[in-house]
Amino acid sequence: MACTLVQYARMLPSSASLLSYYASFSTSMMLLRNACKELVPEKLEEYVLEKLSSFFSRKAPPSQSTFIIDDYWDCFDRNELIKAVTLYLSSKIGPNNKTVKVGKFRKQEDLTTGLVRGEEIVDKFDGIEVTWKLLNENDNENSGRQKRYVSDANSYFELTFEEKDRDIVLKKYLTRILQIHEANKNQGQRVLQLFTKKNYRGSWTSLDFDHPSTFDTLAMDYDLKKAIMDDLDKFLSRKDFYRRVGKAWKRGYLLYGPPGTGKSSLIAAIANYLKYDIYNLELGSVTSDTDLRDTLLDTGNKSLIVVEDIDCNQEVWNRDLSDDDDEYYDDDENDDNSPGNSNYDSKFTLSTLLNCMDGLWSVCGDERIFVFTTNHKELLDPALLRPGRMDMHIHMSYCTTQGFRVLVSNYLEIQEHPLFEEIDDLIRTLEVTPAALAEELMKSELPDVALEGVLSYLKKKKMEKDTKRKFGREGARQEKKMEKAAEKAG
Ligand SMILES: Nc1ncnc2c1ncn2[C@@H]1O[C@H](COP(=O)(O)OP(=O)(O)OP(=O)(O)O)[C@@H](O)[C@H]1O
Ligand SMILES: [Mg+2]
Repeated sequence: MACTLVQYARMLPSSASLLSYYASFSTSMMLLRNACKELVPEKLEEYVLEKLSSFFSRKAPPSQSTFIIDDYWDCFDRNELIKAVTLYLSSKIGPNNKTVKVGKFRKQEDLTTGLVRGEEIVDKFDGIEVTWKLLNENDNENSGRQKRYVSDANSYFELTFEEKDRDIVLKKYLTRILQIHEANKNQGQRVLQLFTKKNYRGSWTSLDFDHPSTFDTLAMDYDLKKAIMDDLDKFLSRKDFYRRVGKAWKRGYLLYGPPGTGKSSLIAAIANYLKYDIYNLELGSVTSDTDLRDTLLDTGNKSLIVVEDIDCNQEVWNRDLSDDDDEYYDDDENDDNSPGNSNYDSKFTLSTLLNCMDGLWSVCGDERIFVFTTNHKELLDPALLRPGRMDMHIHMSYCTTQGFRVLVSNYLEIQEHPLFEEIDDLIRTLEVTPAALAEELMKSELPDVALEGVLSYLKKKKMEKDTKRKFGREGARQEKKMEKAAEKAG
């Protein structure tokens, strides 16, 4: 049934009843407000109001920027910042880090802590806040099977901060971290590293280098020792000079001499003296010219690049030497890569090695010292030996009387002994290595016993030498055989 307008009007409440509804509603609200005031404490009310107003007036979060600090740059150049960051963050680990890597390193008294993958550190600097996170390239793949606690070459740091702080982070904060690292190094806290090739990525892997050899413990003639130390000091102080004359800041030393005369000990002494890391380059493991170049470019500044027994690599031989010189070319049919073998598979060229040492490639790095050792200097290609490549040829000779004094002072802590005169006479006439004498001195801590041992060792050597001179090599060999047979017989 259709409703008329008048019927509708009748159904609406009258204005009097509307007024009475409103009056009763506002009375109820006043009562409720009073009740709330009575029941809810004032502080709580303020808190709720504050929260509500901040919720409704909330702004968009500030936009963030991220820096990635990875181990490698352009495939072969190592990122020095990563080491600085690792050490810096280890000092920032706090109670918020629930899982922490802990270790104790040689030369350090305290335990060292480290970040594990996925953990965060929030750091404050100059009024800004940054967040560090350690991640891994493979984190998104197989994430269910991540080994969080095992560090590997694919880890990197992610540094997040507000975009407006980018300049402070880049120019001040990261620079400060590098400065702290450098300062720690200079305070002698840095443990030297010995780098060897390679991990599966083809890069260097390192371990702490804690060799006790120093110039004080080296048995060498004083003048030679001083000449080497002076040369090192001069090299260190001439950075500007090298730049002015247009030369890469590098130096090369060739250490040559018989086995056991201290070539490796001298390398350790140089590293300790300069506080340089050692890169032990095994040319035998180099697979190509490119591999050699990348390996050398991957070495850090302030380092010794060492190639021990360089004569074991045919690539550096003097081609003018006669091929049938038995003394040098000792064919080993069973070893394809032995230098004397005609099937020797050459892996790199001498010119690449020379180019990395003083050609165009050599300027990609500063403060580097190349050290080559050999028992056969005469085997090496003259191109390798010329000044500028090998600036100083250091002959490590058999032990001299001066060298013996150094050994005695190190091993027995004495400066004088009645047996010295007799021992000196024998040392002057014999070719004995410091290694052999050091071994004799190790046998007792009592000077009389140790020096008696040295004396009888030298007398025996003298007898061998005299027999050899009298009866030739064969006679000496026979005598040795007889000696051994007598020893066996008791
Ligand atoms: N000049 C030296 N001064 C002090 N110790 C020495 C010296 N030469 C050798 N020694 C002792 O002999 C050991 C072996 O010496 P080192 O390895 O330095 O000889 P090397 O010349 O490198 O021998 P190789 O040619 O076989 O590599 C050293 O650990 C050290 O104890
Ligand atoms: Mg050696």
